[in-house]
Amino acid sequence: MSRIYESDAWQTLLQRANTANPPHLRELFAADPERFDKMSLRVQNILLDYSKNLIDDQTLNDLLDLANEAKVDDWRRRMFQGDRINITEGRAVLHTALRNRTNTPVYVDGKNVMPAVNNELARIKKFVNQVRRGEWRGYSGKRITDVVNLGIGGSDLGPRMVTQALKPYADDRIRVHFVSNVDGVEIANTLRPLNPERVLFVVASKTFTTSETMTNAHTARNWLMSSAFDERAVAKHFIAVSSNKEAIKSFGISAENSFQMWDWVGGRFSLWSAIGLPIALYLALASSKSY
Ligand SMILES: O=P(O)(O)OC[C@H]1O[C@](O)(CO)[C@@H](O)[C@@H]1O
Repeated sequence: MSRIYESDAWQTLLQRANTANPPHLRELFAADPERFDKMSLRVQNILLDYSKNLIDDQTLNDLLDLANEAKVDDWRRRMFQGDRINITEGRAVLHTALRNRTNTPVYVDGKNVMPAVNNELARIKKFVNQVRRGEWRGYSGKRITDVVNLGIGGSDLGPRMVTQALKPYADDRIRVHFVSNVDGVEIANTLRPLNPERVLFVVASKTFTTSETMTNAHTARNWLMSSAFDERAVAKHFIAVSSNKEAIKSFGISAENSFQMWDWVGGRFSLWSAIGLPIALYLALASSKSY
């Protein structure tokens, strides 16, 4: 595969970037009253406004030439159809399948993945409703009030960011905390004000071997045990989001308390997979009626 920076279109853009003396954004708007209309688009309720970038019509055309030369259309088509376009890992990049609410079949190695995606989403919904309605209870019969997500990097940042951003929509009967730092101060400070009888831990790790996450998960389990004194409590207070079934089992979490991460989604930044579970637990929206 040729390098994008070796393409003609890239070189043209580079030359423009190096020689052009960019005008102030105010001048660009003054010179073209249609600028906002030309450089923005609406998709349903989402507004994409790129008029505030330091670009003009020529730059836009050059960027489109670059997209054509890089065959973006073709790569996008291949991405949607489940080709292994992640060439470094030899994997498909099907975040789109997780958001495919039209249920158009999506094939990976000849198998439609949509039934599995829908099944997992249904399990997530059922579980979240049980917790939010207070049907899922801790080892002593008390309802869950705090969720602690244990994960790092992509198994932490996405849900952490979304819960922070959507705080106004949260139902504060369930608080969500995030612990990713292996420095024990973080988990100690998070757990100190919490009641072990009311805490649900979400261990989010695709591999279930990441040392920071597993260290925190063991700390959390010891903390629970210092109150519950019974290994059976783990089933009431720990769920896993992972693709490593064996490791989940040896930690003591049953298959029914674990949710799947897909091999055909590269990286972990897939909020629409079970990684988004803490978001669903946190937000009031649809499930608020069930109280
Ligand atoms: O989900 P896992 O297996 O615990 O891996 C987490 C690691 O994966 C990444 O999300 C992506 O490589 C890192 O940011 C992070 O350290």
